[in-house]
Amino acid sequence: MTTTSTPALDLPAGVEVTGALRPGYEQILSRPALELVASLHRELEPRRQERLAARAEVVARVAAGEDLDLLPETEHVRADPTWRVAEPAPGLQDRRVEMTGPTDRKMTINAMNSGARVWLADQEDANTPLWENVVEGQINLRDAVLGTISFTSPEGKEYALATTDHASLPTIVMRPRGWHLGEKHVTVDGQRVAGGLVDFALFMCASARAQLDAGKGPYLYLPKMEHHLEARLWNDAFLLAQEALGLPRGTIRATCLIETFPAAFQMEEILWELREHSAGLNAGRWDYLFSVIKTYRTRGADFVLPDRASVTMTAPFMRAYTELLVSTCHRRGAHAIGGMAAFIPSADEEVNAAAFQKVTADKQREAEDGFDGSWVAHPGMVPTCREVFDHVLGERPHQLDRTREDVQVRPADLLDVAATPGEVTERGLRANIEVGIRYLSVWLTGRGAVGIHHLMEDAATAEISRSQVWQWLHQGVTLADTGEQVTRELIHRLTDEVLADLPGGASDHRAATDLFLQVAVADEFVDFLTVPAYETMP
Ligand SMILES: CC(=O)SCCNC(=O)CCNC(=O)[C@H](O)C(C)(C)COP(=O)(O)OP(=O)(O)OC[C@H]1O[C@@H](n2cnc3c(N)ncnc32)[C@H](O)[C@@H]1OP(=O)(O)O
Ligand SMILES: O=CC(=O)O
Ligand SMILES: [Mg+2]
Repeated sequence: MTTTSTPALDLPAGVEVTGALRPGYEQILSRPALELVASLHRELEPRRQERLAARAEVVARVAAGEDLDLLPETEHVRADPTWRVAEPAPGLQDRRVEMTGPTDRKMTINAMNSGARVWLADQEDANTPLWENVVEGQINLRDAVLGTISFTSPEGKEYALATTDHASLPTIVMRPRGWHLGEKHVTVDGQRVAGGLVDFALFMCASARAQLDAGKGPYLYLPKMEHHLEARLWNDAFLLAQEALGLPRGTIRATCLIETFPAAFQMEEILWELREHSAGLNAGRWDYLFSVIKTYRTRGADFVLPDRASVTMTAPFMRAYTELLVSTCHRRGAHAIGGMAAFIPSADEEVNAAAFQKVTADKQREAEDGFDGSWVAHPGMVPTCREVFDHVLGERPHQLDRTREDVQVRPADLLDVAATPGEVTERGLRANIEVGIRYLSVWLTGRGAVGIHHLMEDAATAEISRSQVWQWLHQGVTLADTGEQVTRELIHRLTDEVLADLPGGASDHRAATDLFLQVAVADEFVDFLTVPAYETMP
């Protein structure tokens, strides 16, 4: 019989780790990693708190009638045509297909074998930040880079890397948690540490050297930023980590998601702040929609979006956002990466054909607009995305030379939400309730992404669902198909009906339903669904 003992950690002064420890955790929660966590926290936490408070001020100004706009104080950054971001780093030149997904052991191996050029290894939208996911995700990334990763499923299926030749494996780009999330199992001087800084420090200490030895580097996707000074905070984290680990400046590279409404007005500034570490921008469409709703939630009918299913990338305000992103990136020598078409393959051939058609059309539009690559949520979608980008790029690794001088997007175009076609219907309300509850049920078990009705659902898409319900309720929207007004009573009635149709019924979804209703019908808007959800977890 083998015995396993709880490992001991070598803790620096002021650092506490309260999460359960399993064998192997001590290699990730190493002394240098925890020292880096402590330095990052002590150096950056006051500014993180300032930035979080500043987000609320923006929402308050919008509620008072002020619109988002370009910042006058950074006019000099936008007006200077001469600056460029760093040259693309090794492993990040050709990004025509990027797979995204959670970092559990099986999916890590599947992602590495998917044929994508890049794998976004996700600690954000596709992950529940359960302590085990946080630490074991980093073990899996390290083992993937070292080529030692393997897994046997409960059914006995064996998983291993198809090759250890890193040139033909996807480049790993880790997405840490956004600035809003804390990590309750790690404290420094008695304070909870930012979850993103924990993810970053653990990744840097466990995997950066191995990534460099593999001919690539420590690369990140940065989520959910709302201001260019949040990008400066990350840049300062990079400088500190590079210094601490003896890595040359510019070794770390980061692609920033432009996935909040305020950030769309600061694309140039975000590139500028990270310019020596930048690997471009990504159009994170789902969180973007969530942020549009969130930021303008009280501003009346002009900012009420129709049913989630009818808001597509061809809506004028979404076109403005993606066109601006490509032109901004290419003017500064940065990659522009497209977003997630949420369709995932299904066993139903008819559904499948429609899904592949929609994904193809979405990727075609992006490639023709000038994007250098795009995201897929499922290995089965990799060939579709690759074929579309192969057609446009051919042998070229990217299309940075397409500077899109024709694009003229004004702030008013980004704000033109009212021109979105579609209606708010009872079907849409019911769908939002179902997705919100079903997603949260899965999230609470430790899985941050799930397929529902042939669509990938993750934290970003669930945020849209619950914030639409909140906005429709608080704006007293009348449903186009039934003529009923959205009220708390109606939401409760539809919730009961939805639960009655779900396998397991209300009793299997009680915690998720409570959470969903807490964020969907509360008087005050809760900034992030995952914050109260995280507090319910061990
Ligand atoms: C808004 C945004 O931020 S988008 C980015 C964040 N969201 C994501 O990354 C979601 C990524 N996608 C996923 O997690 C998954 O595709 C899901 C949860 C939606 C569906 O997963 P499943 O229910 O396992 O789908 P399905 O049964 O079709 O999977 C078939 C196989 O592909 C694998 N697979 C599916 N998606 C992925 C993925 N993204 N990464 C790695 N492997 C995957 C499954 O593990 C499964 O492997 P197996 O045959 O060895 O068991
Ligand atoms: O992270 C991506 C998004 O669409 O949200
Ligand atoms: Mg997102």
